[in-house]
Amino acid sequence: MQSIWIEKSVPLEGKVVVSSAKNAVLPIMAATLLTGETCTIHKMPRLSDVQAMVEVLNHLGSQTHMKYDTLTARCEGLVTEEAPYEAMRRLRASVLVMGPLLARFGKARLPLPGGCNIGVRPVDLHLKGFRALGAEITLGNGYVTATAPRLTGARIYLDFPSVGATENLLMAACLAKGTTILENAAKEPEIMDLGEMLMAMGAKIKGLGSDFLIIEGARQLSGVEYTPIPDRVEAGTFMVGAAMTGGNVLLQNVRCAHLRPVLAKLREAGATITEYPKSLRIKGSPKIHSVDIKSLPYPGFPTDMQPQMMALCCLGDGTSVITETVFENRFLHVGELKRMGADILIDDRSAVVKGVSQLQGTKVEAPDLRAGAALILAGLAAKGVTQIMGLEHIDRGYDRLEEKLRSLGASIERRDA
Ligand SMILES: CC(=O)N[C@H]1[C@@H](OP(=O)(O)OP(=O)(O)OC[C@H]2O[C@@H](n3ccc(=O)[nH]c3=O)[C@H](O)[C@@H]2O)O[C@H](CO)[C@@H](O)[C@@H]1O
Ligand SMILES: C=C(OP(=O)(O)O)C(=O)O
Repeated sequence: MQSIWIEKSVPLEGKVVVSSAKNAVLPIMAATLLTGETCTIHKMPRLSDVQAMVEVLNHLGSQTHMKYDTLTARCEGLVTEEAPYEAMRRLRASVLVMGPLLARFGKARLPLPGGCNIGVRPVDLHLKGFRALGAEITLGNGYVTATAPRLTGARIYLDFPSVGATENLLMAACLAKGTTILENAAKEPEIMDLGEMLMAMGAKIKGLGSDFLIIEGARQLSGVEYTPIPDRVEAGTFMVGAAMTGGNVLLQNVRCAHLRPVLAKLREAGATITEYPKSLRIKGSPKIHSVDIKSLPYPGFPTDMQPQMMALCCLGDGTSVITETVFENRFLHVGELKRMGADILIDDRSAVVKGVSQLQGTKVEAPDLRAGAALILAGLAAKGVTQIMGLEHIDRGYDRLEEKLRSLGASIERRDA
């Protein structure tokens, strides 16, 4: 078993190139199943979630290859409509193969995704949408089986703007007969990125970036070459690192427009941020102001940045109230941060964080991906040495994190331990 060891950091200084977004890349990989032609995806991040999705695609019948950071995928036909159980459990986003499989091949069978550490994460909205498109869905023995000779366009209102349900239904609607309208759709930038890739494949989509999507189904889609958007959560994580260490970091390959709530909260906390067309510079201030945060669907504050911002607030000059509205159980980092000396009280879906002058290094365990990132950030600012276990979570979503942090001056290494 491996762990990450971190010593209290000097202020982070230098530049970092942000990788492509995990949450854009995974649906884009699923979308390659919508065509029998070759899809080429550039600038792929090195993530265990990407490896798991490659396994899922190959298992289903796609010929998927990675050369350097370019992925090619070609799925001329299905070997099986049943998604592999093991990869499915490792990768929640694998549920996104359901839309493409149903739309192109008329059948899909997937192990129902279980709960994960941050919440139960049901797929009822995905299934309700597929039913509205004419699919017959049965549940049994832990599997969902869906069939449809050909999906038919429909008007679908999402009870909650679910990212995954919007993506799954958007992909399915591209090959459905007639027009589909998605109301109260999620508006995350990664959905827009998926939509742009689908349009480059020949899909007809109107309203991208809004919560009202109109999709005109096509008989078939073509191959595509595509480069996904930069990872706004990775960018945000490095920004918090700079803010917590009083550093000065230039982040390259960022879209500031995707980072509005994070930039606003970091500025409120005292950081100075200069925006450029494809990059930004962040300078931390010696004093961190406590800020309140409420996670919301985009364009609200991203839940995927809530744990990292909580790490920052642990060193604030007052009290922060951090409210998590998207996932019912996304405070698992609280116990670990408290072990490092943080003063945090959970009250239902809010955490009340009283700033302390110093965190202390100790052995902690990452309970999920962004909680792991929060612990790394806390470790950079903490006195002494921090050892972080549970790296399988962190490796799902951060591309060469230690290498990038080391290039900024951090003392961080991975050891067999
Ligand atoms: C691979 C990927 O892109 N993951 C992101 C995606 O996850 P994901 O697509 O799973 O997130 P959703 O937006 O679907 O989930 C948000 C909330 O809706 C609930 N829900 C969702 C679907 C459903 O059918 N029924 C239901 O109740 C979930 O349990 C959760 O409480 O968006 C989340 C919210 O921005 C991010 O934190 C994840 O990083
Ligand atoms: C929750 C996340 O991802 P996933 O939906 O893949 O679990 C995340 O990226 O923080």
